[in-house]
Amino acid sequence: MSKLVGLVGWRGMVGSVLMDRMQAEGDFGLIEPVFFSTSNAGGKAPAQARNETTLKDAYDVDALRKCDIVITAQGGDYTTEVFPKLRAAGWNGHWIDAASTLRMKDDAVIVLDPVNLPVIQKALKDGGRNWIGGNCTVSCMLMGVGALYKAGLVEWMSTQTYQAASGGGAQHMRELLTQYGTLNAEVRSLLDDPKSAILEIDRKVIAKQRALSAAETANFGVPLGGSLIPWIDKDLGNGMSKEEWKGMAETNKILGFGEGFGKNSPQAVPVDGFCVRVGAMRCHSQALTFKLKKDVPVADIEAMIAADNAWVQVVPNTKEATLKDLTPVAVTGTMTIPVGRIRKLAMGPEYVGAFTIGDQLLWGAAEPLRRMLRILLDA
Ligand SMILES: NC(=O)C1=CN([C@@H]2O[C@H](COP(=O)(O)OP(=O)(O)OC[C@H]3O[C@@H](n4cnc5c(N)ncnc54)[C@H](OP(=O)(O)O)[C@@H]3O)[C@@H](O)[C@H]2O)C=CC1
Ligand SMILES: N[C@@H](CC(=O)OP(=O)(O)O)C(=O)O
Repeated sequence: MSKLVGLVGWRGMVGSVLMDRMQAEGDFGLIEPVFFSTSNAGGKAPAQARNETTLKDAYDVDALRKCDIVITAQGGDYTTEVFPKLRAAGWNGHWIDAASTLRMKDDAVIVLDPVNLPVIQKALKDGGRNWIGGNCTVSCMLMGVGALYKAGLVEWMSTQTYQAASGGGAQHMRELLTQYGTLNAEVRSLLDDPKSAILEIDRKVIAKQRALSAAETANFGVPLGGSLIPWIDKDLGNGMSKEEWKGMAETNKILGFGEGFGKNSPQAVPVDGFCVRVGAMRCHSQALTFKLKKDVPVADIEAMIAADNAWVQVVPNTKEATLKDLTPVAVTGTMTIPVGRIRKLAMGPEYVGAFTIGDQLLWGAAEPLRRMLRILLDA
């Protein structure tokens, strides 16, 4: 009999990408889906529904308890409110979640199976029930360069990120585009005149950016169109943003590195850097600096990365290939994780640079969840 799978958050931005991927991969044919809503219980379930065609109340613990598996992209507040009640009610099913709330709990695994299938399989054998998608930046990075970690080559890594508006949610994407539109409108007549002075255009743009209304910066807090924001997520009070903290914490947890994974596990790898919001739509990009434990030829590094999984693509370190394949515009909406600009750095033969990009709604959010569902269905 098909497993009863409750879907929560399916109509949000992450949820919609998840639904599309589940549809494309035929996942709905393998499950008995039950759709939940926090706002429209009793409404009509989407077309993928079979036997249960009305929406259930996503806060109804008794309805959720009937599910073998719950998969949620509803958000952290929902998880915080509902998950403890569901477990307290004795529910022993599998919880698959896009939100960060439970990620660092001891009984939760951060799922990214092309990178950490052994960690997932061990947890499954040990009775694991909580499967949480990783931070989008970390997941996309590990899909690209996980091979170097698996080979035990990384002494430390520094990341400089260029994160898209979508990481903040749908409203942030709209706000970015609104700002671009406002700025364009401000100087359109000057742009139409090829003889107009560029410094006049520049003066008008900066004046408009500084004068954007509170409504036009309600989500980001400051203009992002034509600017950038070198702070993402909470201020941890020690000079670090929470997004930067996740880089080291989640990378090592995904890989099963560090003392918490037993005496024989590899030591945690230091990961640190700066996370920056830029005016891209939904692809997170990252410039990476590695200190490797030894001098490895670039060709060997490229071969290792290329062989790691079916989605990674090594982009030759030429201007032509970089412009063609290593931009957010090239990657958006695809499952491909390009890794390019791979080269030795001036600091010495163990220092290697690389640049990688991932669609943060696909590998960064939805895809690891649906793949975890398939692992559970196959178990
Ligand atoms: N955005 C991102 O990049 C990432 C997000 N996440 C996690 O996923 C969670 C959900 O994120 P995201 O999908 O961006 O959030 P959304 O705001 O797009 O969706 C969340 C929920 O809002 C409700 N909602 C209210 N109005 C609308 C509307 N007009 N259209 C669609 N849904 C609406 C829906 O719940 P209902 O149907 O019950 O009313 C929906 O499930 C985040 O809180 C985070 O925990 C994880 C990784 C990346
Ligand atoms: N923090 C990410 C998006 C996100 O949802 O991350 P997390 O799942 O770690 O909260 C960004 O803003 O780009």
